Amino acid sequence: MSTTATPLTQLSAWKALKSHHEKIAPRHLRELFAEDPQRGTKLAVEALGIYLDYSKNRITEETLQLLLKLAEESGLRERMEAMFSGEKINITEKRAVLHTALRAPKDAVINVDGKNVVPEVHQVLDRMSAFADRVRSGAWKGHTGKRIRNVVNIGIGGSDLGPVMAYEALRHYSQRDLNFRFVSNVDGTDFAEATHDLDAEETLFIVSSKTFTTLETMTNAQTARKWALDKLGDPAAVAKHFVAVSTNAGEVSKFGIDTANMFGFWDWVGGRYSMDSAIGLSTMIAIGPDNFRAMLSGFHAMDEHFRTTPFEKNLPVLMGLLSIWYNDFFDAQTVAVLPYDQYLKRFPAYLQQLTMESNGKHVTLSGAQVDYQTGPIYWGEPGTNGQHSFYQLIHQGTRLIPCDFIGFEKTLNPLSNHHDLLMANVFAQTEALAFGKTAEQVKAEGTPDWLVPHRVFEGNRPSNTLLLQELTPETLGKLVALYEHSVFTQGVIWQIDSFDQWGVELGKVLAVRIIKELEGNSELKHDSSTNALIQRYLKAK
Ligand SMILES: O=P(O)(O)OC[C@H]1O[C@](O)(CO)[C@@H](O)[C@@H]1O
Repeated sequence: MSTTATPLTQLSAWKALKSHHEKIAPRHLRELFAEDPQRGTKLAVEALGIYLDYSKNRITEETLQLLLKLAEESGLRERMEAMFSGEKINITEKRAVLHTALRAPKDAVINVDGKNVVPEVHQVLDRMSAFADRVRSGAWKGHTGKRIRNVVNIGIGGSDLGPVMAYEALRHYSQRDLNFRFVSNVDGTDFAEATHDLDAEETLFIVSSKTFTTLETMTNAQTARKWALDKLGDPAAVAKHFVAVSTNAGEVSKFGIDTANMFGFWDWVGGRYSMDSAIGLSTMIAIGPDNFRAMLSGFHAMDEHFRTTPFEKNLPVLMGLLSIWYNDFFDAQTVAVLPYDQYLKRFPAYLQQLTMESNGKHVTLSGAQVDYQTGPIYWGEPGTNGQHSFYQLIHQGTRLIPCDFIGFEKTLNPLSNHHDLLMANVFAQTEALAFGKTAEQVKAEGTPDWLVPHRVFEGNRPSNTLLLQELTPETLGKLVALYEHSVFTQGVIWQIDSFDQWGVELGKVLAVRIIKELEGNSELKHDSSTNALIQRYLKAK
């Protein structure tokens, strides 16, 4: 794959956007809406039951055309095809990027190195389904003959955030007589608190690690093994209480888990794109194989939408381009993701890895230093909690923070008028952010002069609103795939490798060195700050 492209800032659409930005920056959303009474429905797209209202963005029709031109000039269409067809677009790791194959239908053909990977994907799904059914029905027994009541997923990063997010998101569909816990942090507190009230005879550990070498996960897995064997006594119990999800059969056997109890995946699945591979085993046990497959069909529907829909109607492309617009032309540093659904409480955390591990890069595919900003910081909390915490800064602070509001037309828990109250807040917030409140309006309310500046809302603060029908497994699949492909769109435009993560390596290497120093008496050869901190810790230990 060629890594030489016209530098981004030399593209004609980029240059045109630079000067166009000067025209748009002083314009207020109040004026843009006043100029076109249809704006609110014109700048909106509906696909797959997802309604994206992007009218409250600081754009005009011309901005949109230029952004779409930028996507064309960046070769987005070709790069998309390269990804979907299994080209090794993760160039620094020489790997294909095929999370889309994880949700492809049985009869699809997707070749990696001349081999169709789809049959293996479905074989693993079938094995997962059979296993999930046995755990759910109680047919899978623990070592002492009791049925499994607790499922503990041990993993970190993509081997944790997807499973936790999906479990929380789809809790409504989960089998309620099973408990699910997630242990990720190497801090012993995480394991201790997750297991303190569990009965080992009824507990199944899923050790989830693509590499099966990750320090945190291996440490927690060893602790889990000891915890289980201390209570169950017999090493043979491991076979009934531990299963593995990994690409590394060798390390799984070394750990003592029979590879018959291993669910595999492949090096062409990135950790942060793995929740619909075997890494989703805990999700499948929670919601059942049929619901899991419905989630996969949601992912697949969005894959097809992304691949086949013209850019101007393409949800991930539009969202990716809008993110570029604020990040690179308005110098916005962050994006707030604000789900108005309690079930999506871990969605922002999930998106942090997806977006920031993917696009937190400072060189292009050819290794040149970029001279523009790449991935913004993603953050957020579910509404309405965020409103009573950080929204003050979004409304009246000095920074521009584009927001994604996510709401549902129907709630899964229709208690009195809760859902109307919740959704009223979505609509109110986006309205307040866009249109604000002028000094005249504030004065007209009888506010004393000295207080007026404090009560003015400038407005002109952009947002997208994503309105979905109902939170189902299928909808969740669509929503996650929407963000996956938006991240891809942005990475293509920035000309970076969105699928490696070298930035997490240095800290890992240094930690291994320091672990030895904390255990032994070796001489400390760090900088004066690190030396002093380690010495202080050693003294107190
Ligand atoms: O699944 P593994 O191999 O344990 O890796 C866990 C996580 O570590 C990383 O490699 C780096 O944080 C992530 O990309 C990955 O999701």
